[in-house]
Amino acid sequence: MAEEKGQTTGPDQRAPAPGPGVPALALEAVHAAYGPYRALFGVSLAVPPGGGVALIGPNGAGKSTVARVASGLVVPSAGRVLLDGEDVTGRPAHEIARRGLVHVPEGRAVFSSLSVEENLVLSFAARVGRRGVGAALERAYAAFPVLAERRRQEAGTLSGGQQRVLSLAKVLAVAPRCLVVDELSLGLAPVMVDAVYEGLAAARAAGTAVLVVEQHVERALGVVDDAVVLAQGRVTWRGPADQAQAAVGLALTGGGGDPAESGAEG
Ligand SMILES: Nc1ncnc2c1ncn2[C@@H]1O[C@H](COP(=O)(O)OP(=O)(O)OP(=O)(O)O)[C@@H](O)[C@H]1O
Repeated sequence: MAEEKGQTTGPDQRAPAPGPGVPALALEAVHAAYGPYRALFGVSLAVPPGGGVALIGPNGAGKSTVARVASGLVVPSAGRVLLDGEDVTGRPAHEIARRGLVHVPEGRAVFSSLSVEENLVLSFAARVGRRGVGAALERAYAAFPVLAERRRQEAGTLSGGQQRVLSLAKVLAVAPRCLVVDELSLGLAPVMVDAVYEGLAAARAAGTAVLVVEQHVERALGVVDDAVVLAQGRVTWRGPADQAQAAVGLALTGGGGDPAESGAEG
């Protein structure tokens, strides 16, 4: 049975990077369920150090569940989660975060009564310590000028898109080893979609491994090397991002998987 756990952050306690060929993040034959409802059936994927993988598929395919398994918010019922080759299956989400994996979940992850700058400072202090805060703030404002303009504004009064940018900026300025982003562009104005994808490209350029969960398929494929297609809790295709469009078309119109086996109710 899946177990939901709260995610907190703390000082970065990541281990030194391992040798070449070891993925930054790997899921091996992961099964996961919400009570009696089985959501994932033997899902395997790997994100190389500094690499980018898009996880795509229709509504309810299990994409967010994969993201939650990666970050420790959902504990797999079978299979393993590896960070830099180390088995972290069942470890609490805060420990996984300390090892350098950051999950930006669907929705807005900001403190609405605090200002933009207070949100950033809190997040940076927890990750890089007080002395690193000034430099992290500078990087965040340089990457996302919209936040610099609104640094004193209460986060709760920002538009939805600006809040998404803020939740991304909170993690990107500290160069996580691995970033898992879930539906980053959902409901955003095009200019904000550009801003968050520029942020992701910058993170990759700085060496962060990225797993992008996204229904906005074309944008996601543009920022990664490889794609994994999920349907009804199973991987139905994997390969280079530039070959994924045809496979994605099939998956999004219901190709692959058997609803009866997946436990779907209709
Ligand atoms: N907390 C939960 N409790 C029970 N069932 C859940 C829960 N979260 C997700 N599910 C179910 O698990 C399945 C996979 O959900 P998940 O959110 O991982 O899919 P998804 O591919 O991310 O879809 P979407 O794009 O709609 O978010 C769905 O059938 C969903 O209804």
